[in-house]
Amino acid sequence: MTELPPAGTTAVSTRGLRKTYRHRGRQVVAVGGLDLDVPLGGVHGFLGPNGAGKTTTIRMLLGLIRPDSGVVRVLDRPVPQELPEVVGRVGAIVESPKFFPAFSGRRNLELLAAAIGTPPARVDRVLADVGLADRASSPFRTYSLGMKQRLAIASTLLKDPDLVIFDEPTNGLDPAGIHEVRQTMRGLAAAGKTVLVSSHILAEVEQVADTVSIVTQGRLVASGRVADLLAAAGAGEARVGVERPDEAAVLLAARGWAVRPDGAGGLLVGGAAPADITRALADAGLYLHELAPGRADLEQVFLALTGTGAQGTAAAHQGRPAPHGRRARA
Ligand SMILES: Nc1ncnc2c1ncn2[C@@H]1O[C@H](COP(=O)(O)OP(=O)(O)OP(=O)(O)O)[C@@H](O)[C@H]1O
Repeated sequence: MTELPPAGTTAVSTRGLRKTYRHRGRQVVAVGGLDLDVPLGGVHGFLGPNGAGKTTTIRMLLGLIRPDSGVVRVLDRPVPQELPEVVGRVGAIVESPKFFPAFSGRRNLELLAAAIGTPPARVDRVLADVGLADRASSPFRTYSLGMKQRLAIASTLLKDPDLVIFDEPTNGLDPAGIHEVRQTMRGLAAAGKTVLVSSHILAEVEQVADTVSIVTQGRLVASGRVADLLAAAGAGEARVGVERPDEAAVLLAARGWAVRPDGAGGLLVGGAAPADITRALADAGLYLHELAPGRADLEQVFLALTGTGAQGTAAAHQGRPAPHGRRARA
């Protein structure tokens, strides 16, 4: 087991974290020896397909369930041993909190603030932090899903936490709601907080996260700065529209490039510079009508590392090489 990083560098660190469940007489390994490091400050995406163990991990970080084994450190304190010392500095949404539908957003937060002993003056501050100041007096039931989720985020901010943890906060939101929640997360990071956000939609978090950890089957497969992971994955695949695509595919594959159909009559070509594709085809008398340079995304990073799809896309990507063990660290 690798050592924990020095104190004051990570908001969350785990080593060898493990949790198994008994399900219908069978042992299910939900988290299988996870080493996780969430740097202090910024937005950290905790990513992986459904069932990868994200919620189970978050529950262990919050002291809601006990690990079978392993070490958890949150804000430099061992958890669960020193949970009471950290709990006031961590805000989390693991399940949707319940609000009174007929009460305004502000009234709902005032009630929560009173319950946890937070000065009422803080309510307007957190409403402003999540961009709800204008609608604070409207009944909760009139809010859009995105606004409801932002009120949930506001409720976690009442105690002014240093670390906020959101488990799949954009589930069920429309694009506008997703955008609102993303903006809110960026705002929290800009205010100096550490945001840990889990998601099974890698591409969605790519846009908001500074760093990510990608897990599958309870284990870490990649971690580091988003920019570094994307750079390590290369340029991605170029989309090529060409006459006689079957002939073009054979020609391009003979150059050692990864070629597959795009499902719409064109080709996806990996590992080649656009200029080289153009030249190779033109030399053979094949002319392009479309060439879109590829751009790697975190979904492709995941595919390359595991050979499977994060969102059930494995079938569409079969036949691609799966160089195991590549890992970039922040
Ligand atoms: N209480 C439980 N009893 C039995 N098995 C469980 C329990 N909770 C989780 N599991 C199993 O543990 C594994 C990890 O689940 P977990 O919910 O942590 O994953 P996840 O990455 O959060 O997935 P999702 O995005 O679907 O919530 C899954 O196989 C799940 O079925």
